[in-house]
Amino acid sequence: MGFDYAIVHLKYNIPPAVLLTLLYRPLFTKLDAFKLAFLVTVAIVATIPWDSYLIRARIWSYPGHVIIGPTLCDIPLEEVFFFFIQTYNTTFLYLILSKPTFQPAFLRAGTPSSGAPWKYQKTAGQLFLVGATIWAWLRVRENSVGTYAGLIVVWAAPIILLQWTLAYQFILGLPLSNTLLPIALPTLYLWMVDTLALRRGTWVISTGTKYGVHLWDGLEVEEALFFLVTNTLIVFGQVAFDNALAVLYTFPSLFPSPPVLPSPAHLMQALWISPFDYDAKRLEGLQDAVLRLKRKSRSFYLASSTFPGPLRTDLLLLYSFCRVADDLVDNAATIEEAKGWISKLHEFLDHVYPASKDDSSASAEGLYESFPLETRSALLQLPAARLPRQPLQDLLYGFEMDLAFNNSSPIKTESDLRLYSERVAGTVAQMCIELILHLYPSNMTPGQQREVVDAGDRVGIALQYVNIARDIAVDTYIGRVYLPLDWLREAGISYDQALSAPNDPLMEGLRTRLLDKAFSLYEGARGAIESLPVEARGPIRVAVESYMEIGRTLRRKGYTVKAGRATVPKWRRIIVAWKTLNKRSV
Ligand SMILES: CC(C)=CCC/C(C)=C/CC/C(C)=C/CC/C(C)=C/[C@@H]1[C@@H](COP(=O)(O)OP(=O)(O)O)[C@]1(C)CC/C=C(\C)CC/C=C(\C)CCC=C(C)C
Repeated sequence: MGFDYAIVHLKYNIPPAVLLTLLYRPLFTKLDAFKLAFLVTVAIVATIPWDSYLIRARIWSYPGHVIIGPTLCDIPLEEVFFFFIQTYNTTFLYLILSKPTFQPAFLRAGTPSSGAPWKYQKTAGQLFLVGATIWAWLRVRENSVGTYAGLIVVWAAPIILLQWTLAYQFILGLPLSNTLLPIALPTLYLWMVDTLALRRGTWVISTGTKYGVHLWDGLEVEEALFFLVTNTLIVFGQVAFDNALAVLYTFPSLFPSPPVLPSPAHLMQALWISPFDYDAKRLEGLQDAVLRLKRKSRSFYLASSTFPGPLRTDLLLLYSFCRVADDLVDNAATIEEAKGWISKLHEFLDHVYPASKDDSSASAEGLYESFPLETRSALLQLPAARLPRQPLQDLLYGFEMDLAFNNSSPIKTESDLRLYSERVAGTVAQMCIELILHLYPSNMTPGQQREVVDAGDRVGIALQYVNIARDIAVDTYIGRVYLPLDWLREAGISYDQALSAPNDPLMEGLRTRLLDKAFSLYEGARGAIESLPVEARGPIRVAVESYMEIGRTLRRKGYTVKAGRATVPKWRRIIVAWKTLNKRSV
């Protein structure tokens, strides 16, 4: 009896598990737990018979003085624990590395003109894996120096073939940070650990059934292959899982109400759907939405990666619609053109929220075609079925207020400013809450729900105040000063002076006043975030905190300015997100 193998775990396998768990803990969802339990179970169940055979066939062995003693099917318990800890570590690394990726945007639809996506690569991969299985089977039958390598490949290649056949789209299409990296990092690490263990004699590989080739001094090629294929199995398993989830949650026409924790049968059903049945327009809408968010809002882009899958999709689509509508109005060459877009957007709302059945049957084609090509996917994919009409309509009224700037301002008093902010941002908060409660129904009473929506409204207003404080100079380029005329008057500044000297120290004083209002509203309302369903709390905290961080940066002065706007450096945004996820708001 000895503790050598247990010490390998204590020194090399448990510390990364603790570190990865601490890092990912605030983002860990029920779905992640389900995925982890599923993969660990499959890994242990699939490996025990194979490993037991290898030990009984004396391909490798464990000297009595390195293991504690108890075995399962002849496998030392330390080894069974190894199957668990390797799956655990690689799974967590994959979860962390894949979090920033919005995976549904990597689905590809088949079309009659382009055919099935990745069809040649899919077949080439299948042929390679079938060839590898045949090669391995022959090595096992030979029962010579190729036996150990053959046993590894004959066991793993058919499973990888199944994973490839089901999830080739994601395996080939996802960024390498989601596929290659989570395989390569733990493989390299375990190669080093294995080298140390073999040198110390913690486990021993018999001669006669191995090639005797070393990848580097002390690392047998079969051992290197073993860790490479097992990590590949774990990562491809997760990729297949995520591919299935992406199909389940992306196409309401195929899966109208997917369960939050899908059964293996559901997952298989999703993976068997032909890419020709995918809704290509929906995918286009999602891809456009991610790009739009990435280009336009770094704060919300970072925050979006903390939301669980289906909610992330809906928020991206809502953002895309709001952004497109705002840009149509802001970028119009004349007031008339901007008014034209607002009235078309009202027409669009009439179409998606018809007063009667007859209205809805009217053809929408002409209406969509009257919008610029690059905006149509955002309109088409607005999750209108999960949103009431009122906040969208109020948002348009807010944009109408923007058009009333004409050598003067429609924002005469602080209550005008509040009304404006409520319309353009309070409405957004209300819609975010609607989407959250739709996906994760809560047991709040209608009264409690109203209180949460009111608090959301105030947080939205606070964010808009920060937005205005950040953009004082930028807004003057388009002839707008959003600070109330009352405030300008009190500070002794005329509207024209504010337009021509936005960085005047007097204006700085008003910026501080606005930021103070923003933080006071925010402090009074942010506690309500803790009443939201648990799945949304952390991510919403990140979304609002990372935007409020812009306000804190403005208060600190000496900030970096890009395109006339104060910006929060990326490292700082990541730290804020991390801290925010870990703490409850007060
Ligand atoms: C994570 C994620 C994808 C969130 C998406 C949130 C979303 C749908 C935002 C829409 C943004 C938008 C383009 C709205 C149009 C009107 C507008 C410009 C509003 C201002 C946003 C700032 O965006 P940006 O800096 O990109 O704008 P400009 O470059 O200046 O044009 C706003 C400041 C409004 C943002 C308001 C919210 C996101 C609401 C936040 C509040 C909650 C989610 C509720 C919190 C809940 C409780 C219970 C307190």
